[in-house]
Amino acid sequence: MRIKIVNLNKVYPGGKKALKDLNLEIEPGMFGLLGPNGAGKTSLMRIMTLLQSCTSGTIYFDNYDIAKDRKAIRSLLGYLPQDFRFFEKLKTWEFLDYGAGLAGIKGKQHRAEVVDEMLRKVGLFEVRDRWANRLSGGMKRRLGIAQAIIGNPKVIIVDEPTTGLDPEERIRFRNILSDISDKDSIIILSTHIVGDISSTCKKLALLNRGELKFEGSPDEMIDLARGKVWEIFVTDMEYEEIKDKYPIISTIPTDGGMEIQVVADAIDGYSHKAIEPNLEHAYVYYMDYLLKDKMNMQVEAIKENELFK
Ligand SMILES: Nc1ncnc2c1ncn2[C@@H]1O[C@H](COP(=O)(O)OP(=O)(O)OP(=O)(O)O)[C@@H](O)[C@H]1O
Repeated sequence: MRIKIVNLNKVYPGGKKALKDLNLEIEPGMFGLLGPNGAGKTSLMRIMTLLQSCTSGTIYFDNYDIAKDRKAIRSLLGYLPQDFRFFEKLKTWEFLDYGAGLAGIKGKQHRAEVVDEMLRKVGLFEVRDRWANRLSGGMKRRLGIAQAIIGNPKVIIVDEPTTGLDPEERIRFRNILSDISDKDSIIILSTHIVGDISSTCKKLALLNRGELKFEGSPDEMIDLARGKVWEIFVTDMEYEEIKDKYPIISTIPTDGGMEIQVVADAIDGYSHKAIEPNLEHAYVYYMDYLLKDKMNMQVEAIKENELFK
């Protein structure tokens, strides 16, 4: 399975451009879609899952085109939306049985076996008779992923799955995703939580304001931030000054001051040393760099306007 996004645009009524000429190829494996709030991730997921239309461009799932082959594409897809909700008055197993039916799994006995196997896989077998809407937040999310993956879809799309989960549930959720990833299927994980991607995805794309800003492996993204992440020792007074100068990633109080991590092209003054970046550092560096880029563009636009006065 391969997904090819070609010149994709989404303009909402009222003129908001949520996706701008997006081109992207996604290969089998776990793929991370990273971006801040409003980047366009949900719009892209909803277009991919045929829940909303695009304004122009298209997406291919192998040779199937979202504009023409909707039925075939629907049968390839499993989706866990951001605002996943449960039907009232269904037990955990009933809910999944319903999902299995929608996924085309036929025969009551066979379906019951598939459902039980899936409940075991996501650690919900013990609570199979509990009302689904009474499960804990983490359990609900696991039931959500279970309904998305039942029937072995070739493309699994998961939107912001770990928001609000405690660290243990987050790790559990990631492990479920890693376990189901096989060599031909694609799992797309949309998130603004960098940690979800660094530990699971081979490739990622970074969206910002509807535009693709980076595409590659987590290591390639980290390379961009090499030599741009610094540890600085500052006094309390210096801290006040420095927090307006550089994006701060972490702060640890120490004797007589603070040890802080910042991203910047260079540090002027202070007691500092470069440190090895991780993906979170790279993300902050990249977003800050994009922001500056935008500010420079605004400054240039203002200058141009002044020229025409
Ligand atoms: N139905 C809509 N009508 C108008 N504008 C919309 C609509 N849905 C989304 N938008 C706008 O399109 C942009 C992209 O939104 P989208 O939800 O795709 O981003 P996102 O990356 O998923 O962000 P979040 O993490 O906040 O959900 C935002 O500016 C949003 O306000």
